[in-house]
Parts: sequence; structure tokens; C-alpha cells
Amino acid sequence: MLGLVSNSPGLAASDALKVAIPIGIGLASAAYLTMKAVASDGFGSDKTIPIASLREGDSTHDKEFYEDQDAFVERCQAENGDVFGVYLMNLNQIVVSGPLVREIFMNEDFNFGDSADQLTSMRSFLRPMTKAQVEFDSRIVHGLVRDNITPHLPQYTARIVLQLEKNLDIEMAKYRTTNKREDGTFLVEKPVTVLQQMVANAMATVFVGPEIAKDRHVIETFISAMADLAKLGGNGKARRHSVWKNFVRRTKHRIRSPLQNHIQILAEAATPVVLERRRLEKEAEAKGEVYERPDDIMQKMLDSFDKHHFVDLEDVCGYLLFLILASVHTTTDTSTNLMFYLAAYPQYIETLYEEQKEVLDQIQKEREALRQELLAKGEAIGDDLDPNEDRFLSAAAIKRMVHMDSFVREVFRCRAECLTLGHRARKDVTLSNGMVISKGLTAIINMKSAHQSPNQGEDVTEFRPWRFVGKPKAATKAAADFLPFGMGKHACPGRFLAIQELKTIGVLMISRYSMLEIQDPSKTKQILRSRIGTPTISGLIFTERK
Ligand code: HEM
Repeated sequence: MLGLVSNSPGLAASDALKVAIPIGIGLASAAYLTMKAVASDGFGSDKTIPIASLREGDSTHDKEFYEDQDAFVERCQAENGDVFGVYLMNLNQIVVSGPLVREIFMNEDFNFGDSADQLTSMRSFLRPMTKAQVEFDSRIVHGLVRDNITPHLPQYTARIVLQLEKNLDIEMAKYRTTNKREDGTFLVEKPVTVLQQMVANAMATVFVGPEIAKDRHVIETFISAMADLAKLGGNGKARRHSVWKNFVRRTKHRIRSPLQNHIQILAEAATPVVLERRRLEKEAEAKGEVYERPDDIMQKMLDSFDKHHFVDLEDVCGYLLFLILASVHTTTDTSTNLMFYLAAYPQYIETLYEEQKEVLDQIQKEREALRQELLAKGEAIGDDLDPNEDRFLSAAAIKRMVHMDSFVREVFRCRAECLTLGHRARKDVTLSNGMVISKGLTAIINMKSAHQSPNQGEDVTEFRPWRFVGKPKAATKAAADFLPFGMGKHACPGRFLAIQELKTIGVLMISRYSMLEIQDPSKTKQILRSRIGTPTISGLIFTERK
């Protein structure tokens, strides 16, 4: 298998030629497609789908939407019902609301990736991730997460917590000294940079293992790959589909996607580690000993190399980088947002702090009782009951923190964009209400109809962090009433890891800081509703817990 560790195949000059020819053809097709889009009404064959009226003076719905998403969606739904057309992001899209939302997620003829690609040319960016040119629909990465991470999460927790804790302390120490204020508090101008280091290091130890995760170049490349992805998503600016921009991006990516550099850096760092692992495996075999396989996703991928038809180590690194992008970008962004919610609603911090103390006290008591039981029977106390680990943040302890779980779920519920998670139709699809969404159109989800439905309880427009306490509504439960992770077969397989990390980050923060404040409170509303990938526009002030 190691023979497959190749020299990286950076693009040769001849590849530029391969791109030059399509440029001419591409220019002509771009012009043709633009004309075509303008010429047709573009909302498909079903004329019973109402089109939302335009505000006086507007030629599209963008301005009204970006001014006040809630008011826009409310007006359109009141005027048109659950399904209506909008001209948004330079695309004709069909908004789907209420119970019909489920049909979009559950029908394989709608595709989330197709829609994301239409807006961002994401697939040409990601293409170097797979040398085998496996189709994006292959679900290899879905399976890797579902089979290797989710069921074994408790095994990875100690490593994750250690990395989160260590990197939180390292990053905060920088600000504590340089940004100390007279009242003893200190300012972190860009909290996202703290969270980036925490999350990238924690994810790295699970995906590529502790040896590679120690390499600063690797962590830096993960963080900069994330920035490249955020750039593709528009860095929080108003999204706008552009045939021309897509054409230019795809052409550039075909010459060289920025992802290629990141993959090469990872492959270079991984090569000696894989060689050493291979050596140890052979050595163990020769001695007739059992080789203790390192417990990380890279090893699992190497062990299933043939099953997944990987081509070489660089190919494996491509998939790993995709997993890093899917996990680090989303989790960093959401945990940063979580910090701002803690700052905007400081009245809830003490309840969360009390909860963690109670849960850890309880676990300590239970472990002590087990130790006493063993002693009474004259049996030895194993390492698993080491008293030094009684107050460790285990997966079980994090699970018991139901207020933190509810807080995190409420952050997701309140933050969600009103219209998002577009799914493009691969063929004409008839909904159960008889309406037909034509092939090529994007069904965009009315999240407000799900997240602010009366089924969510009282004051659905308000942030009520204990809304889900005592209810069967864990933050991992992807369903029609909770859609940040999608739902159905394609629901995010990484949500169990993501939620556990988010809760841990919340717990670590409030165990060290009794108060977080938004440096510029005038930006609070904008920050709390910011779209994923939006740069944060205010710092945070931290008060250390006495
Ligand atoms: C706050 C964190 C996260 C959010 C909000 C999030 C959200 C999503 C969403 C909306 C989808 C698309 C669902 C659909 O197609 O309808 C998705 C897919 C996916 N996510 Fe996540 N995700 C997060 C964290 C993670 C993590 C930590 C991992 C990896 C461990 C991960 C791995 C994936 C993969 C592999 C897919 C593709 C699934 C498929 O195509 O079947 N995500 N995620």
C-alpha cells in the first residue's frame, strides 16, 4: 500500500492548454446561458405556483430579503401560502414551507450539493480531493463519519477535550496579558481565531491522529483551507449566482484548486507517519505480536484502502481534508456564534455553571460508590475508576448536561437564516399538494416555518434557552422541527461530534469565565443572526471566574 504514496502531481504547463480551449467555448456558452435566463420567466412549467410580488421599485427580492429576512418571509407566506417563487440571489427559486419541507429532504431527486455548487462552484474547488474521480454522490465520506466516528465518539472524547482545553488556555493567555483592562477583564478582538485553533486541533487529533496533529503546518493549512472555503461561500456577503463568475472560478480551479496545496501539505506530513506505522506493524507481525492500530480516521481509511478504491496516500489525504472542511468550518463558526449568545444572554450563565458542577459532583459520587463496592468485594480498582479522572468531561458527563444541550439547540434554532439549504431538482418533482417543481429549479427551505412554528412552544421569536429541557429534543435530533443539519438520509452524519464539541466548548468557557460581553453592543442583533462564514464584527470581553 505504501508503494502508492506518490509524488504530488501538480498541474503541468500542458494542463493550461487543456483549459485554454474551453475558455472560448465557455465564453460563448456563458453569454448564451445569460440570455436564456433573462428570456424565460424561469419558474418552471407549473403555473399554479404563485410568484411573490416585488416591493415597489425593486426588480428582485434580494433587497427586501437582506433588509429583514423575517418580515420578508412572513409577508410572502401570508400572501402566497406554503409554496411560492422568489427571485433571489440572481436565481428563480421555489420557497417550500411547513410540512412540505420534509418532502424536499426525503426525495432523492432533490440535491443539496447541486444547489451549493450552482451558487459557489464548490465541486470544482473540491475536485482534487478525489484522485479516483469518485462521484460526489458516492457517500464515501458520509459512511466514514457514520461508521467510524459516531459509534465510537466516547473513545475520542478524552482527546478532543484535552485539545480544546489546551488550545483555549494557550490562545486566551495571549490576550490576558496584552489586552488586560483596568477592571481586570480582557478583550479578545477576534474570538473566531481562538475557536479556530481549538476546533482545528481537536478535529485533527480525531481525523489524522496525534502525531500529525502536532504539526503546526498541518493545523495552519486546515485553517487556511477553511478560509478558502469561506471565500467561496461569499464570506457572509449577499449571495448571488453568476454564470460568468462560476465559469471563471471553474476555469481557475481546473488549472489549480487551492485545495491541492492543502492536500499536498497534509500528504507530506502524513507520509513519514504512515511509513512508521507500517514499520511498527511489520515489526509486530515478525514478532508474532498483535499490532495495536492507531485510533484515528486516517488509519481506518488506510485499513479500508481497497474497499474504498483509494488510489494513494494523497487520495486518502484529499478525503481527510474534505472531512476537515466539513467539520472545522461549521463547528468553528457555530461555536463562535455560541460565545456571542452567551455574551448576549449573560443571565443564563450561572445556571449552566451550576449544571456542570452538579453533573460532575454526581458522577464523582457514583464512581466513588463503585470503588467502595469493589473494595467491599475485595476486588481491584481498575484504571477506568481512577479518582483523578472523576471530574473529567467524559462523553457521558457532557450528555447529562441537558441545559447546555437545550442552550445549543436554541442557538441553532434562533440563528438559522430564514431561507437556506437549497436543494436543486434533478427532475420534475410533484409535491403532495400537486405542485410541480421543475427540473433545474432550487427548492429553498423556509427555516422560519419550521423553527418558529407554534410547535416550538411559547414566544417562538424569542431566545428561550431552556425551551427543550425535559423534552425528547436533543440538539442532535435532526427532524422537520430542527433543520440546521438537514434531515433524512443525507442529514449531517457529523452532528453528534459537532454537538458534543459545541457543548464542551460552552462548558470550558463558563468554567473559566463568569461573564462574556459584546465589545460593540450595537452589533448584537446582526451578530446573533449572522450567516455561517460571516466574519465577526465585534470583539468579546471576558471576566475571569474567581
Ligand atoms: C455545526 C456543525 C455542522 C453543521 C451545521 C453541519 C451541517 C450540515 C448540513 C446542513 C449538511 C447537508 C445535509 C443535506 O444534504 O441535506 C451536512 C452534511 C455533511 N456533514 Fe455536516 N455539519 C456540521 C458538522 C459536521 C462535522 C463535525 C462533520 C464531520 C465529522 C460533518 C460531516 C458532514 C458530511 C460528511 C456531510 C455530507 C453528508 C451526505 O452527503 O450524505 N459535518 N452537514
